[in-house]
Amino acid sequence: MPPTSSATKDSAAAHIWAKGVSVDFSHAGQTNRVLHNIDMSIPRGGFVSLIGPSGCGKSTLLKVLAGLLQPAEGEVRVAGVTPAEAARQRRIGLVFQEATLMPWKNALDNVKVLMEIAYKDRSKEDITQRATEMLRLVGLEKAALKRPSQLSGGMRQRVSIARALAMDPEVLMMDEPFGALDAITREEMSEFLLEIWQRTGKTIVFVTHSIDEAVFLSREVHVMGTGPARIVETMPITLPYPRVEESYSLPEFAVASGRLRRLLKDGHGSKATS
Ligand SMILES: Nc1ncnc2c1ncn2[C@@H]1O[C@H](COP(=O)(O)OP(=O)(O)OP(=O)(O)O)[C@@H](O)[C@H]1O
Repeated sequence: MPPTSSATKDSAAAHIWAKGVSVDFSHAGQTNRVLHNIDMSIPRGGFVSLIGPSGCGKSTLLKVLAGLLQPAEGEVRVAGVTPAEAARQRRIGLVFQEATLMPWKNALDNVKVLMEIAYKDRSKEDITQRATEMLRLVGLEKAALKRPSQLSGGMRQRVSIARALAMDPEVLMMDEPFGALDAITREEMSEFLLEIWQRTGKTIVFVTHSIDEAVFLSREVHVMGTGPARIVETMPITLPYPRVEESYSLPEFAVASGRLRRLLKDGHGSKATS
């Protein structure tokens, strides 16, 4: 479905675009407004994080952008079409906190899973070749024949990222993908994700609780507030590239994380973890 006339001009300039998005959930006869009047615009190749107190609606917003949830009000466009259409056209890749791998399949076969469903016309050799390339991209070519139980948490998440990238989506939507990992693995995964982002040029939307992670990764952070959730500030992150371990010690890092921490604390009941 093409954008409506009001949406056409603004949505054409952005890769992901939302205007006036509100979401209601009904429970026991009561309707609660969870997201209220959210506007956002993410350029092609952007890296945007959503951060905010627990339960404020970050995952709900991601689901709306991914076409998994229909808003009560508002419009969303991904690459000029509705999120549901973008998902149908396989323009959106999803990565969640849990890697959700099939335990009986090895890493290579897990990367192949979505391709085998989607690309009925492609040969087995083609699919295996693409999956092998993706495992190489995430640095796991030597672990191709290992099952999930033989991989670390970080390695499992790399497999799930390879599985998403194998479909060559334009957009990666990631919901706390490193939330279950220890602090050092998490930092390593952040560096790894930035490398992938720079190599592939994907647009990334990343939900996190971690201030440090948001600053390190993003070009822009959308800070969400509660009651009902809205975006209280969109903060550009000017930390220079390449972003590496030493970036955490730069004055720009301290300034950006200090500002984010204040925004989260100022009346929004912060539960950010680092
Ligand atoms: N399917 C649903 N039905 C009813 N309420 C829901 C549903 N999904 C989410 N909610 C409610 O919507 C609000 C936002 O939830 P959401 O998971 O989007 O928040 P979040 O910011 O991602 O939370 P967290 O940081 O803890 O993961 C919460 O109050 C939650 O209980």
